[in-house]
Amino acid sequence: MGAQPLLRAQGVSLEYRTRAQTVRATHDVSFDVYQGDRFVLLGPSGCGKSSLLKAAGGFLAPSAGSISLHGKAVNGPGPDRVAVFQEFDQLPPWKTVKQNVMFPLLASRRLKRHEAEERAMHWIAKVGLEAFADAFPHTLSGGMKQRVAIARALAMQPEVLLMDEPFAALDALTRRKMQEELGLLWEEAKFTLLFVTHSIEEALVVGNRILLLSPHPGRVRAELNSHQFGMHSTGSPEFQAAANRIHRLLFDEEAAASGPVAVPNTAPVPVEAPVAEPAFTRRAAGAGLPLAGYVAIDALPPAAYAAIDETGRRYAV
Ligand SMILES: Nc1ncnc2c1ncn2[C@@H]1O[C@H](COP(=O)(O)OP(=O)(O)OP(=O)(O)O)[C@@H](O)[C@H]1O
Repeated sequence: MGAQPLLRAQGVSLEYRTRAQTVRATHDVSFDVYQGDRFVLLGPSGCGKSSLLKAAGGFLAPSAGSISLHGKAVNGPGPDRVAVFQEFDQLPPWKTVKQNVMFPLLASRRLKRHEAEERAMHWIAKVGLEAFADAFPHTLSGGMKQRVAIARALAMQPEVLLMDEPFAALDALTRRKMQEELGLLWEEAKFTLLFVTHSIEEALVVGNRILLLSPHPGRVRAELNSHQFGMHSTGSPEFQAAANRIHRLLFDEEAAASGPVAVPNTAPVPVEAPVAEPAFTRRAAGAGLPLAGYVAIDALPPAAYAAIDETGRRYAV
């Protein structure tokens, strides 16, 4: 018998309802994330990648379909799903690096203070910031702040680490370095990652499996294995060929018109292999649910320190 998926999205449609209109973000999206996967959601701006991540985090309820973790429906946020965002302001500025990393461990009552401190220092060292444990976020570079956010997330030992374009606001060199470091951390800790990007190259470098989404509203275009690629392969002809193929699948009108295509989830399939039979069926859209006006940013118990409203504006609480 094959392994059971850790996180499963089945026919997920997501909508935002305002008084004036209903915006459909995704339509009938299905995917399975297995333990230890580095699963990437890739697609053009506005195709609903962040919305899918929010739904996996339990911050946005599907209007149709379902998301489950270990076979149980995701009904809200929880410390088993921790998120890292693109924005550098995700760290409370009044807390030091160490206090930032300790905070969710204490807030979720997972560990006693001295255990939390030990755990925090372990992950701070893993991301190379030992010397900055007592520094405040405003004294750190963008890359360093993202490292703190990653240490804070991994210290929670989540079932799934959710990352929403975590390196998109960094300069190109730092971005590459961070992609490499994330790969090294994964080699060590083998966490399960759900990663959002609109960069084809980043998807190939970071992911072992990639779900391609069509433009707004996002539908599944294809699913590809990309485990054979990494930092080492970025200049290779195979990497370039895979990137070109993904580009065609995402943006070629003719390919898009032929409907969703997929390869089986479990068997490793070379990126250049022919695509197997369609595995995603369209379903009639269900009734929409209103967007919660106010959602916690972090996968922590309610009243965590940051929140976001429908317009994407963030608040400290
Ligand atoms: N809070 C919201 N209220 C209303 N519509 C929203 C809201 N958030 C997102 N949308 C809409 O849902 C669609 C999907 O947005 P989403 O941010 O999930 O896409 P994305 O693929 O992550 O885009 P990007 O790569 O630009 O971040 C877009 O049309 C967007 O305008």
